[in-house]
Formats: sequence, C-alpha cells, structure tokens
Amino acid sequence: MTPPLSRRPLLGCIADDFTGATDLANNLVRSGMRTVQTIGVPADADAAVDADAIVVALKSRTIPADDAVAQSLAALRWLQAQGVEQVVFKYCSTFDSTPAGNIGQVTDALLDALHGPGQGFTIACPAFPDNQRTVFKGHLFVGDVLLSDSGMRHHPLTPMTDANLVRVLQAQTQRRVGLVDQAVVSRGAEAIAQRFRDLQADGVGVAVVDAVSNGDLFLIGRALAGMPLVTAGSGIAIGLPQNWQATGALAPSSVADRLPAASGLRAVVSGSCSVATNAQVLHFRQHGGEAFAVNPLDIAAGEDVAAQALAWATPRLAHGPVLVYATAEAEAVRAVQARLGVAEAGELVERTLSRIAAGLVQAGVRQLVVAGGETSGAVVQALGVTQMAIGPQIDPGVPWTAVTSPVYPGETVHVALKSGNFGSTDFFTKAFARLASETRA
Ligand SMILES: Nc1ncnc2c1ncn2[C@@H]1O[C@H](COP(=O)(O)OP(=O)(O)OP(=O)(O)O)[C@@H](O)[C@H]1O
Ligand SMILES: O=C(O)[C@@H](O)C(=O)CO
Repeated sequence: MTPPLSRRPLLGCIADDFTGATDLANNLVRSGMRTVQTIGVPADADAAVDADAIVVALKSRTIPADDAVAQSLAALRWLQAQGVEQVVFKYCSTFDSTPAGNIGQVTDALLDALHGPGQGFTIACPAFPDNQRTVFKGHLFVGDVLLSDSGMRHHPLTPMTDANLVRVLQAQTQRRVGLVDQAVVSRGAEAIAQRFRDLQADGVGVAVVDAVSNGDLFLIGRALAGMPLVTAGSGIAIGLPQNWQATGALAPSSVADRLPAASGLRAVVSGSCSVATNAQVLHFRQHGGEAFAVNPLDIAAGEDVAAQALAWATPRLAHGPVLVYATAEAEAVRAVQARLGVAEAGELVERTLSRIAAGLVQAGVRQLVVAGGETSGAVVQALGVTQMAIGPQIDPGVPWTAVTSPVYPGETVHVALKSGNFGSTDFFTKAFARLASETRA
C-alpha cells in the first residue's frame, strides 16, 4: 500500500555507486531535504520512509549493462511504491562509463519504464562545480582541463578518453542526444524549459545540459520541476529542493543528522587509484601514518593478504589510524591488469580490501574511511550495512555517516565513503579530526 500523502518522500534517487550515493545524500541534506540512504533495494516494498528524499545505493556502475538495468528498474519500482514524485539517476561527476554502459542503457530503461518504449525526455548533467566538475558546450571539465586530459583517462575500470558528453552518451543510448548550451542556461529557467520542449519536438530523448556554476544548477533545477526522470551528478541536488519549497510541499530543514559521538579505533582502507587518492596516501605516509600496501599479484599468487594485513594492523590500531591500501600509480595498475585482466584485478582487490575492512571492525575499528566507489561498495556490503545517516561534511561530496548493520546491532560505526577524486591532500587525517570535533557532546 502506498504510504499516506503527508509522509511520502518527494524525491527518489538511484545511485550507481556507494560513494556517489553518500555524495548525493550529502548535497540533498545540505540543500534542505531530510534524506535516507539505503544500501541496495530494501526488501520491504511497503516500508514507510520518514524522509523528503531517499537515495538507493547500487553498485551498478561497472557491472554488465543488463544487470545494471535490472537493478535500477527494481530500485525504480521500490521508489514508486514509496510514492516519490521525481526520480534522479545519479552517476559520477566524471561520467564514468564505457560504450558498453551503463549510463545510457540505464537511462533508456528508466525512461521506457516511466514513459513507454522510446518515449519521454530527460537531461544528462554531471556538473558539480563545488568539486570543479563543469560542463561547457557539452564538454566535461575537471578543474582547468578536459575530462580526457585529466587523471580519469587512466581510470582502472572506466578510462574516460573523450570529454564530449554528447558523443560519449550517444554511444550508450538508443535515444537521440542533444545539447542545452550555456548560452541558453544563462537566460534562465523558462529559456531552458523551452529548449527542452524544442529538443523533444525534434526527436531528442536526452539533452546534455551545460553548467559552470551553482547559479546555473539553480536555474536548471527550476526548469526540471515536474520532469519525472532526471539523470545527473550530485550537483543537481542544489537545484531540485527549491521546486517543492516553492509549492510548500517541502519545509526547509536545516542540517545533516547529528551523529552519535565518535569512539573506537580508526582506520582507512583505500582501493582508489585516482590522482587525488594517490596524493592522499602519500601525504598520510609522509606524515608518519602507519600504512600497509596490498599487492594484487600476491593475492593472485594465493597468499592470504587479508590475514597478513590484519596481523600487521591489529597491534598498531591502538596508536592511531592505520591505512591499508592497494592504491597505486597508473603504470603499476596497468602492469597488474596486463597480468590478471582488468575485471579480475579489480575483483581480487575489492574482495581482499572488504575482508580487511570487516576484520578491522571486528578488531574494534568504529571510525572507518574507505576510498574509492567500487571499493566502498564492496566494503559496505561486507559490513552488512543497510542504511546510512548523513552527518558532517569533511570535504565537498564526502560526509561522515553512521551506519546501521544487523551484523553490529546496537553499535555505532562511523563510516566515510570517499569518492576517488574527492578530498584535500590531508583528507585521511583531517577526516578523523573533523568527526571528533563535530560529534563532541
Ligand atoms: N593496485 C591495483 N591494481 C589493479 N587494480 C586495482 C589496484 N588497486 C585498486 N584496484 C581496483 O581499481 C578499482 C578502483 O575503483 P574505485 O571505484 O574503488 O576507485 P575510484 O574509481 O578511484 O573511485 P570513484 O569510483 O569513487 O571515483 C577497484 O576495482 C580496485 O579494486
Ligand atoms: O560524482 C562523483 O564524482 C562521485 O559522487 C562519484 O560518483 C564517485 O564515484
């Protein structure tokens, strides 16, 4: 049964990875929506969720497109059962995908489900200016360089070698892809909405939308009022809540959840090989942090690397946060992939890091930072997490959360899921200081 109107969430979101989900939930909370994040599609179809927005976190970014579509449609059906008015399909601000998927394929499936086969219209807008992701003339920039000139060209699973999003998306979708460029966006919400109508009349099904500032995202957000499906990065959260605030359906709520006080031991598990994470690992080690490097070739050779890492970490945990990392520079990653295969290398490392994370929590870690979206997905699943409450922001896109897990009933485990490219160089030390100061009684 659909929950009563007054308790219905307004916005339902489907995120294609777990760090991306907390990133979106964080931005929604900061923009005035009480937000609940679930891990996977909850089993209870009729659960009444007391929140303005729900983010369903999937791990569907790099799985086969058919599986990603099936999981996304299951999430859509569950969100529809909650009575949501609008759905956001959230992907990476660096548009992580390949011609095999999954952004275009999932977008097609969601549009088909909402509007009928081949029908409907939506946007694609990965812009997140607070994290230096901007879209101009359909081209995605990371800081001052094109996506294809950024570290993303070496991504282990989804190397991004073309910054032209119209071209990238057209290779993944059956629908025609169009563009709403900055000249239109700067003219305001009505001009943007008119351009949506014109493009749709011309047979376009998905429009890449330029955005170079939060101001653009506000204007785009207004033009998205009533659009059943929006596909975007987390930046879009800045512009959507205003539509319900304008109708009175949403009372502005102020802040993220106040999380319980931090306690327990501290650790970082990192499987991200991004430029930012490599710098963060180096910074942690150069500033005296204790660190254990996981070598994928040792895992492939049959060594019990998880047991070795835990034996190394256990006596050190009492003295401060420890770091366990597979993070490596692009050249080293390529060498490993050449030996083991891309997917196999990724899976081996993810499985090992998630066993290590579970072992660390078993050993008393209650403050855990995880770096990397795929890695976070594996870790959160290994910890049996079902829900995450969003707390204080460490850096744009990365909040602390308090997790609910039947594996740790009654325990507070604080977890921060850091997207590969997010966070300042001193993130791994700053994060714990932030949690201590923000949750102090
Ligand atoms: N040394 C390594 N060699 C090969 N693969 C590795 C190595 N270290 C990590 N990996 C794999 O690389 C992938 C990194 O993806 P992950 O999503 O965790 O990080 P990211 O892409 O930087 O983060 P995000 O998705 O948040 O941007 C994982 O599958 C991980 O297991
Ligand atoms: O949008 C981003 O950049 C992040 O939320 C993310 O999805 C990284 O995995």
